[in-house]
Amino acid sequence: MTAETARPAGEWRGVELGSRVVDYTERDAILYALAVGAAAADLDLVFEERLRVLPTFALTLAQWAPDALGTRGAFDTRTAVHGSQRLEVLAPLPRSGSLAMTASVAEVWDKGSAAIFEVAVESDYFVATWALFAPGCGGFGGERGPSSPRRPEAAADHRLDVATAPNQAALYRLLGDRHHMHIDPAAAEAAGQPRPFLHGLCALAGTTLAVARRYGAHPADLRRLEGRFAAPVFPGDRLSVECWGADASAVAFGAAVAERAVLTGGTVSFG
Ligand SMILES: C/C=C/C(=O)SCCNC(=O)CCNC(=O)[C@H](O)C(C)(C)COP(=O)(O)OP(=O)(O)OC[C@H]1O[C@@H](n2cnc3c(N)ncnc32)[C@H](O)[C@@H]1OP(=O)(O)O
Repeated sequence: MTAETARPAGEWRGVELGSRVVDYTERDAILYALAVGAAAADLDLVFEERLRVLPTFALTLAQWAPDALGTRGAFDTRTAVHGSQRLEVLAPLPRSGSLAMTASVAEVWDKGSAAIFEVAVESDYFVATWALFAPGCGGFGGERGPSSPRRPEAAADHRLDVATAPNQAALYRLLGDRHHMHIDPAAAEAAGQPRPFLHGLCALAGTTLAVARRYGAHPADLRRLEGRFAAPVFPGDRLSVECWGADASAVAFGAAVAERAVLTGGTVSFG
């Protein structure tokens, strides 16, 4: 055990995770769009002549930041999972280029048996926060932090069906998140799951695409996004998405697979 792994979870609060510049090409942006569920007919997302880059692609480029915290030993990377995500878009991503980012540990919440590490990433184009749910790291005497989001009580305004593909995690991981639990059955089992499960950000981005379509918004006009990964999504699952909201400027959403809630507390705005 290194000195950093011996550190109580609460002491990671405020730790700087450094800065990084990540390069990407139009090809990366197009592959990302396809990996999260864009169709061949979505020419603005998949054809270089008309390309607009999905803002959620930035989260893939920033994956180094939550990974840096795991690599430094804050938690066990075999069992920690992505718990929730927030994204605020500040400017459209260029079709290709270099993204400069800075990251730090914004908060650490003590859930008793687990800790939740919030990693904040800033750039000129977005600010985003990853919440990582780390079993076995709680009980350090910290604050409990936010509780589970509530489902709106009103009937949903729209219901959508979002299919995931059996090979979706295998494709999505090539964009940057190579955690083994998404591809290797033994690693998934070590994380407590019966088989490899889909990246939370892939399910969230695919759902966001479907919500944009239903509300007549362009997915590249995303302004804000938030959601909690309440249960794993397995590649090939079909998500039933419920949406609440009159127009694309403020939509709440949640998603379930059969009776299992998988995305909760979703909010998204386009404009
Ligand atoms: C490196 C990995 C990358 C990935 O992409 S992994 C794939 C995406 N993520 C997932 O598939 C995770 C799916 N979610 C889950 O499997 C479960 O969900 C959890 C294992 C994360 C938690 O489940 P449980 O241990 O049963 O937690 P509880 O007893 O329901 O709640 C304990 C406290 O933790 C808070 N909490 C629960 N889930 C989350 C979450 N997903 N994000 C943030 N906080 C969470 C609750 O509110 C509560 O706290 P309060 O008692 O204070 O309310």
